[in-house]
Amino acid sequence: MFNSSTLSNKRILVTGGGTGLGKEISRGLLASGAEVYICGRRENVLKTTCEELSKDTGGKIHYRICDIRDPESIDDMVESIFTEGPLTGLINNAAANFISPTKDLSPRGYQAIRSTVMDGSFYTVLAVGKRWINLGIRGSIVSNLVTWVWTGSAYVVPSAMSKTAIDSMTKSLAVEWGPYGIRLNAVAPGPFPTEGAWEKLNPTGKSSGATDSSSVPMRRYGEMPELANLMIFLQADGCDYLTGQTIAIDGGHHLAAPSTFASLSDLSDDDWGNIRDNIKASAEKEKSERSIG
Ligand SMILES: CCCCCCCCCCC/C=C/C(=O)SCCNC(=O)CCNC(=O)[C@H](O)C(C)(C)COP(=O)(O)OP(=O)(O)OC[C@H]1O[C@@H](n2cnc3c(N)ncnc32)[C@H](O)[C@@H]1OP(=O)(O)O
Ligand SMILES: NC(=O)C1=CN([C@@H]2O[C@H](COP(=O)(O)OP(=O)(O)OC[C@H]3O[C@@H](n4cnc5c(N)ncnc54)[C@H](OP(=O)(O)O)[C@@H]3O)[C@@H](O)[C@H]2O)C=CC1
Repeated sequence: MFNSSTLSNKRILVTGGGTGLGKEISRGLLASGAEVYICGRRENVLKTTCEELSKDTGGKIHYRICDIRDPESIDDMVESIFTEGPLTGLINNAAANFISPTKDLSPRGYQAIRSTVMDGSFYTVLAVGKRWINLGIRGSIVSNLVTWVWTGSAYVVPSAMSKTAIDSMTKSLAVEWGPYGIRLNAVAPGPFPTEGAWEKLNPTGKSSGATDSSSVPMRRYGEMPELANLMIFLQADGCDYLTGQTIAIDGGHHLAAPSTFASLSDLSDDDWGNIRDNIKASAEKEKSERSIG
């Protein structure tokens, strides 16, 4: 669909690029000629991904350890990248999530999601955008959202709220920063299986009809190159008049089965206890590998 020079001269930061969708998006950007920076909190994960993607694509990829819940950590990262040369693009992809009945969420549980998805995405946009404005440079920002920005979603309320806030930021800043040549768009993927999302959103295997791909009109999950291609398009030159849009890439899922987790209202308290234990085990394993945060 694209060639190895579609993104030549582009320098793009992908937050959360060490795993899952961020890693596969980075693979696509590199194969299209971009230089890529990825960030996250686990140095071993970032280093391994850089080695793998560099070997597979021959592209230039670097990592930074950063906790996007901390605005100072983001500013230090973005400053160190700009010292090597200005970015041309940002993909806001890092996120946190888990399913839980909303009545069982503590303030810290809510904050764990909001501070990553809403605050972290905003701080990153601000750190990059203000440098572009000061330097008089154009740029493209793409946020990885979810179709819940249109439908809402039970049992993942802090995520649905925070992603919706970033949808609003996308529209708002498309107007405010349009005069600087800065574009803001977003994508809203349907189900693309990743270890990170499935461990937090489908920890029992019986938790959601959404895990059954028959609820997707195209009768399958998304494939990574499909999402990567959309990101390449949004980071490439040639369609610069496109801004302020959130584009669904979900095989029609949200039109046919809009309330992803509605069936969870059949679960018992015991089921929820088991789900919480499984999610915590996944989170603890990841936490033990963190270099920051
Ligand atoms: C499979 C279904 C198919 C659906 C198809 C629809 C399409 C899919 C749409 C997907 C959309 C979005 C997906 C994602 O964003 S997936 C990203 C998943 N990846 C991650 O979450 C990685 C980052 N995760 C983390 O950092 C951690 O997991 C965590 C979010 C928990 C944050 O870690 P932190 O170190 O800050 O947190 P603590 O462990 O200290 O906990 C903080 C408080 O949160 C409470 N908590 C934790 N887990 C639960 C739970 N399961 N239920 C309720 N509360 C929970 C914890 O108790 C702490 O609060 P207290 O101190 O008050 O106890
Ligand atoms: N998979 C799917 O079906 C869908 C996913 N999405 C979106 O795609 C994106 C990626 O999800 P996915 O790949 O599935 O999940 P992953 O769990 O694999 O990705 C999350 C990434 O974010 C990073 N991250 C989390 N918190 C922080 C933090 N505080 N600071 C820096 N980095 C952080 C993690 O790295 P580390 O832990 O090392 O910090 C990890 O690399 C998310 O925005 C998600 O909402 C949207 C719709 C569907």
